[in-house]
Amino acid sequence: MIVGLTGGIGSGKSAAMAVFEKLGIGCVDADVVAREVVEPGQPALSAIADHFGEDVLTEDGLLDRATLRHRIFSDPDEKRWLEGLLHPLIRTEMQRQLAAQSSPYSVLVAPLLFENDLDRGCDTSVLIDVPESVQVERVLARDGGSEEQAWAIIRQQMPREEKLKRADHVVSNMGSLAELESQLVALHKRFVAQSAS
Ligand SMILES: CC(C)(COP(=O)(O)OP(=O)(O)OC[C@H]1O[C@@H](n2cnc3c(N)ncnc32)[C@H](O)[C@@H]1O)[C@@H](O)C(=O)NCCC(=O)NCCS
Ligand SMILES: Nc1ncnc2c1ncn2[C@@H]1O[C@H](COP(=O)(O)OP(=O)(O)OP(=O)(O)O)[C@@H](O)[C@H]1O
Repeated sequence: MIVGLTGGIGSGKSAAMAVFEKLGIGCVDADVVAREVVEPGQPALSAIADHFGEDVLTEDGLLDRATLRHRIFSDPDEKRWLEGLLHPLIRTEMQRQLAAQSSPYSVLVAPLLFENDLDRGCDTSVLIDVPESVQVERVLARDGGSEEQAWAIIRQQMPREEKLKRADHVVSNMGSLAELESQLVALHKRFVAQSAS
């Protein structure tokens, strides 16, 4: 059984994943896999450098994530190009990692779960939900950067209302981290029961 966990940038997906991991549930994180497929030596990194130029590499030959972030979120064609390259690689690697899990159910954490129809391959979906203004506040507190860029990224994700309609379970993350945890523990109990039936 696979549970798809999603939410926009800064909604609290990583915080939620930490709760599932503490409960012993195997988790696969799309953002982590997205980093693995562009590690030095991976063909995708050379393809990105060929396409965008050496500016997107650091002196050590790593991907300069801030530069690439700036390029793709200000240019829809460049974003589409990057997604065309990375999404098939990310999907294959996520499937491989999910197949290796042995907990009663596993969790696939993906910011673009609905945008990319990844929920079709899951048994159920959970949305970590906060208003967009809170997403911006938390992203700025965590990463710094500009408020304008945080809004630009949010505008390029599925609108909150659509995600609320599409999710099987909605978990509000407006309260404390302890409140987030207690809602997720309740869901966990349901998932364990479901996976055994
Ligand atoms: C542009 C990159 C290098 C910026 O890296 P950075 O370290 O700043 O951000 P990180 O990867 O941690 O992503 C942070 C958040 O940005 C948002 N985000 C990332 N990529 C996208 C995208 N293509 N569309 C919409 N939102 C996105 C997500 O909410 C994600 O959780 C990176 O996000 C990337 O490689 N994106 C393309 C791959 C992708 O679509 N990843 C999303 C998971 S499948
Ligand atoms: N309930 C909460 N109360 C206060 N701060 C929170 C809460 N939940 C998460 N945060 C903080 O908000 C920030 C964003 O949370 P988190 O990193 O889990 O989001 P995310 O959805 O994984 O983000 P991204 O899409 O950028 O990867 C973090 O700094 C986190 O510590």
